[in-house]
Amino acid sequence: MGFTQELRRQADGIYQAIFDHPFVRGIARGQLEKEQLIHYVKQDYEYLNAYMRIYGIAISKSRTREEIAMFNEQIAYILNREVQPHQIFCQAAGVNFEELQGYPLAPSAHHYIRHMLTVAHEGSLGEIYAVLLPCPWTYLEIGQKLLAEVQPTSDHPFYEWIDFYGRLSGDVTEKFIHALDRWADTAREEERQRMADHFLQSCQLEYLFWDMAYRQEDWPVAMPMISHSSK
Ligand SMILES: Cc1ncc(C[n+]2csc(CCO)c2C)c(N)n1
Repeated sequence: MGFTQELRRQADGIYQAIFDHPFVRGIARGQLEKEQLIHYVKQDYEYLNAYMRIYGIAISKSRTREEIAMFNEQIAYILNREVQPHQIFCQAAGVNFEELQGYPLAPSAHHYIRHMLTVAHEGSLGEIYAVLLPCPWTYLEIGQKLLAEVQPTSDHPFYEWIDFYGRLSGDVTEKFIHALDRWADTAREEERQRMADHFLQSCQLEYLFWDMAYRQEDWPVAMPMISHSSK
């Protein structure tokens, strides 16, 4: 069994919990509270900013032009295309996307972003692939599952969201899987173990991110509205 296939097997319980999470079930049913959608978009806007910064760190650790070009394309993809799923949630919630930008991070989003940033700063390029992969991989499988199960038509409020992830995120997932498997081929055992740990931790944090949005998680003591830099 290949390295990433073995990771997918180990993470299966977490993947299943994500598929069964009430936020994901809410996407399937087309029923989520306005506040839940808004919380998700506020936090995910910041998450995607962090994700692009990690691509920047990955570029600094790249050894080939092909790799630099691939990360560069992914940054452009997030800037130009990945805004569409946010706009779909905003439309369903009846709010303006621009109003949801620049909010402070809730605890679980903070944790996930710091996890990725720590690995990006301290780890190898292989470790960066491992920490990033659950993001496109879980969304691809959510999208594929919902496409098959719901067979949404254009009157479903999240039709385009399901279609976007079910069809479009396959490309980046495949590239990361391939790159991580190649990296694992020549990595020593300690690095393979670190890559597995980062991957599984990111899967757990994917679950927590859905849960954070569903529960509208915030800090136990209200955060004073500090100005935020990433807008
Ligand atoms: C918490 C969270 N996890 C995954 C995604 C989906 N996603 C974000 S970036 C990317 C790949 C782009 O190269 C994908 C598939 C999300 N939006 N938010």
